[in-house]
Amino acid sequence: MSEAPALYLSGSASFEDTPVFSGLDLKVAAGRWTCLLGSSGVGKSTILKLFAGLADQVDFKGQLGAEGMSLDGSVALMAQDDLLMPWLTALENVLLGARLRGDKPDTMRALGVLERVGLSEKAGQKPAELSGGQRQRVALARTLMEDRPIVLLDEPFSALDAKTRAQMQDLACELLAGRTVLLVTHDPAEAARLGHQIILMTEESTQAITPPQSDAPRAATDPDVLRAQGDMLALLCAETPD
Ligand SMILES: Nc1ncnc2c1ncn2[C@@H]1O[C@H](COP(=O)(O)OP(=O)(O)OP(=O)(O)O)[C@@H](O)[C@H]1O
Repeated sequence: MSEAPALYLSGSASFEDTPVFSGLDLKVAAGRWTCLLGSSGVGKSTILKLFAGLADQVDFKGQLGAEGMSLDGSVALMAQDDLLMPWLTALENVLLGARLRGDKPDTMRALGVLERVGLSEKAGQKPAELSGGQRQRVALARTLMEDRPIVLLDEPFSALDAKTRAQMQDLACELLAGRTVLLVTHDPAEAARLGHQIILMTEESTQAITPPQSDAPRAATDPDVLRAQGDMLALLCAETPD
């Protein structure tokens, strides 16, 4: 894997004539986990799509890129919708990237990743035969299969039960160590466990939240994690009053 780069995005985006964000200035640290929080509709998924080159309908004015590296071929995106192919098995979905690129599929590695996400026994099942959380784990496995320096995760653990969520957070943290990860989440506890950099996005600006200083993934009961989680929740509630 090439060395993971810092990312930058500054400018404004709109859908046709409807503004999504303007005057945004976002910097994502190299080789670290950056967690992006903010109320619904503020433009978080749009930012990930812009970095992934999948925002054809977005009118973006500004600058975005990776320091010293082209974004082309450097990015793996796990979208909010799991985007699994319904006619393929879990294993075939995990191997989809290789298949689309015309590469030789590494079935043993894919089976290993499926085992790590706890789905060995579901490798031959189609998405319709899986629960929402299991589908999300297949999508995570597919993202982990792509050996990219930049990994964009859009609410990857949202459909998981609490125990599986903690396990998948730990696994992603281990397997994506050293990559530049931009994680969109609505969960302050998740950001406090995983983030080296935490950014709260509002319609007007971005605000950096001081993350706990210990190594990630952090224990959910760590007092610094609980403090950071509380600070974020207070800011998010202040941002979106009833
Ligand atoms: N294809 C589209 N066409 C028109 N408007 C869109 C389209 N996709 C998103 N939008 C609008 O752009 C804005 C930002 O959407 P985006 O999905 O980036 O927000 P978000 O912060 O990720 O929201 P959430 O937390 O609910 O996922 C929203 O107002 C949304 O309605």
